[in-house]
Parts: sequence; structure tokens; C-alpha cells
Amino acid sequence: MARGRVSRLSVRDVRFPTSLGGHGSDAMHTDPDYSAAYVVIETDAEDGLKGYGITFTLGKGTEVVVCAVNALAHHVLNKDLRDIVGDFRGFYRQLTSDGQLRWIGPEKGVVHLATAAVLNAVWDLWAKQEGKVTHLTATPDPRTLVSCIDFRYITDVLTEEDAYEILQKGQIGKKEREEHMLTGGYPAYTTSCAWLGYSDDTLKQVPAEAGPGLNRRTHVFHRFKVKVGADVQDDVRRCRLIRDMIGPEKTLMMDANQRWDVPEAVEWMSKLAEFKPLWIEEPTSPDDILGHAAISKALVPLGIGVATGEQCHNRVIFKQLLQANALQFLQIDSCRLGSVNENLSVLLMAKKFGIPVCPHAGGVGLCELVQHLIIFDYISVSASLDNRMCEYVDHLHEHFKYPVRIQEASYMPPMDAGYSTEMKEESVKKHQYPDGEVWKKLLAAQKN
Ligand SMILES: C[C@H](O)[C@@H](O)[C@@H](O)[C@H](O)C(=O)O
Ligand SMILES: [Mg+2]
Repeated sequence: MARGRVSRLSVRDVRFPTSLGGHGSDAMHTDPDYSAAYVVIETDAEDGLKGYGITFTLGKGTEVVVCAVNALAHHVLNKDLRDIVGDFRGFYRQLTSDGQLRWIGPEKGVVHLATAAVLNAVWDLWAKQEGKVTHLTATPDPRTLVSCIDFRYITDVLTEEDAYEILQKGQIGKKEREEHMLTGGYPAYTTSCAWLGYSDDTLKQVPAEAGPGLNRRTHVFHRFKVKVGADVQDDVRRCRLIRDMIGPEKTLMMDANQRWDVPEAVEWMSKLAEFKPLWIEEPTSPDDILGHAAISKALVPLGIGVATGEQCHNRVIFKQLLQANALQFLQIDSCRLGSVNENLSVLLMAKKFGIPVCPHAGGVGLCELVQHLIIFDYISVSASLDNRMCEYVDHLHEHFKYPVRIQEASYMPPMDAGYSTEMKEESVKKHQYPDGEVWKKLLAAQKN
């Protein structure tokens, strides 16, 4: 039972200097410092439980998101948690419809990232209070889940009744699928093997580390993603190198991070088609729905699908991408959309259109969060693993209190109550910007 009045909301700017090693680099984000606006919600309940929420950002972007979280805080403070989750749809709408803040959104950009951080903290707290891993796998009543979704702007594609029906059908065989997750986990792919800033030598090392016997964490990947898009000759060389290393059978995906215009995307991918990519991710602007549709159509003869979503603003854009046949793989993001609430609506729309969801993860904490959503998708919505997998990157998990568990290249279901969002206080202190120990040193060195 949800309890307590929200007595405090704090938000911190936590950054990791990942750019120093080229980790996370791509054709557009050449110096990413993986960062989080880290929200903690406290209540006056005697249990002393706190809710932790993050949104993923890059370096300097974090300070802007922190401002936006502070601007939203009054919607949460002094509210009874029971009232928040008792009318979660209403609360979601309250946050996203703030008469002044929606002008700098609505439901997009900084203000929506901040909404996600706050709502992620609410989901974490609610789940902890109920002693559940997540509300998603454990909730017996699809009506409760449906009541968390704001259907505004999507009823032409998904009504409340449609959602309920999908979730009701998802009850069939749920026990077996739960069992399957507990024993085999959810299939993962790795991106850590081929960031754009990695040298060929590093490329050669990293996939080998994921091979039998050599791997630090004893997982053997079958699916790999390589960053492309900056220089076509370079891409050909790197893709050849990786394809040779992983062999012809393993799955390869490519990610251009929005680098190209529409015709350029098609032309570029015809040069990389020989390496048999399953998909090209974010070939062009994330806002260009018809552009994605044109690229999808042009790449059909090459057997390459289009994947997108990590910078898709909200459920409305996802709705249109689905309506326009603009993607073959849909990539939800646990921190860009409005938390579980909005992600649920997208999972349900994807089910309706028969498009597999392959979440974006990585960054800092994204794997920890999105595993809950995708395992739920399998157990209660899609009921399928065909053409489905969840991204995994091998960075920064050590800073989380409940880090993901990867076994045999699969996400093993989280077992601790909550949304796996809590970071170790020691890590937060060290990496807080600009006065954490790590940044003090780095900033001092930059001055000298
Ligand atoms: C800046 C980031 O590392 C991105 O490159 C990353 O999220 C990427 O697009 C991905 O698909 O993992
Ligand atoms: Mg990507």
C-alpha cells in the first residue's frame, strides 16, 4: 500500500568522465560524459524508504535537466504518495501539462527528461513500499497498469479498452514466460565492442574479450552493434574487421546516431550492406518520420531494417513512426519517455502493430531501468522473443546498488524490490559535478 507524504525532493548532477576513454562515442556525440540527473524522493512515512530516479544525460546537459527537475518539484512535494499512484494518469498529466513549463516542451526535450527522472523515482518508491521488484511483473490487475497511461493523442491507434484487451490476453501463458525469464533471462546485445572513438586495436580486443574463455564476466555475446556514419571508408574497414572477428553467423547492427540526410543514408548503407547488418539505427533526424519511412522502404531489398527511438520525444512520435511503417525495430528509452507510464503505452502500440521492441540502454543506469520494461513486455505484452533483444553496455554498473546481472548474454530478471535506480552514495559523492573528488581532480588538471 502506498504511503507517506512527500517531504523532500533532491536532485544532483552526477557525471562520469567516460569521454576520456572514448566510451559511448558515436558519429554525433564525440565526447560523451555519461551523466545523470539523480532524483531522490523522501516521505514522512515511518518506513524510511526513499525513491530514486534518474534520467540519462551527457555532461553539460545535466545542469539544464537539474534546473527543470527543480522547476517541477512543487508538483510532487507535500503530495500523498497514495494520491499520486491512486490517480497516476492524472498525476502524469499534471506534470506534463504544467501551464508554464509545457511551453518549453510539451512532452519533449529537457522538461520531459526531467519528468522521467521524477516519475522514475515515484515508481521506485511505490515498488519498494509494496515490496515488489517492479509493479509491472507483479501487478495482478491489468486495470491498474492501464490506469497509469495517459491516452491523450493516441486514441486513434490505442484506446483504453484496446490496452486492457492486450494485457488480458497477455495473462495467458504468463507463468511459463516468467519461468523462462528466471532461468534463461532476456537476450542482450552489446554495443561496448565498437564505439566510434575506439582504435582498431581496441576493437580487436573487445569482441575477443567477449569470446569463450577470455571474458571477464563469462558472457558470450551473439549480437553486436557498431557505430558508423562519420566516414564511409572508415566504416567499411571497421565493419569488415568486426564481421571477420564475429564470423558470418552472429548478428551485427549499425548505428549512425542521426548523422545523415535521407538519400545519404540509403547510399551509405548500400556500401555497408555486404556486412549484413540487421538494422541501421537512427539513420537521420529522430523527428523525420517520413524520412525514416523512405529509408525503410529503400533498404528492404538490401534486407536491412530501420531502428529508432532513443531520441524519440514521446508516444505521439512513436505512434506516427508505427503508422508510417517507418521502423522495423522500436527502441524505447526508460529515461527519454515519461517513465513507465508512457513506455507502457508505446509497448502496447508496438504490440498492436506487430513491431518488435528492442530497447535502447547503456549510458548510465539505462540498462538497470529498461530491463524491467522489456522483461515485462515479454511476459505480459509481446509474449515473444522473435527478433527481439535488449541493448547492453558494459559501463558504470558498479555505481548501482542493484546492478544488472548478465549471464550467457542475457539479462537475468532483477530480484530486489524497486526499479533498480538507486546509486551507491559513495559513487554519487565522488562523481557529483563540479565538487566531487573525481571532478575536482580533473578540473584542476585542466587548469594546469
Ligand atoms: C552517446 C551515446 O553513447 C549513444 O551513442 C548511445 O546511446 C547509442 O546511440 C546507443 O545506441 O547505445
Ligand atoms: Mg543508438
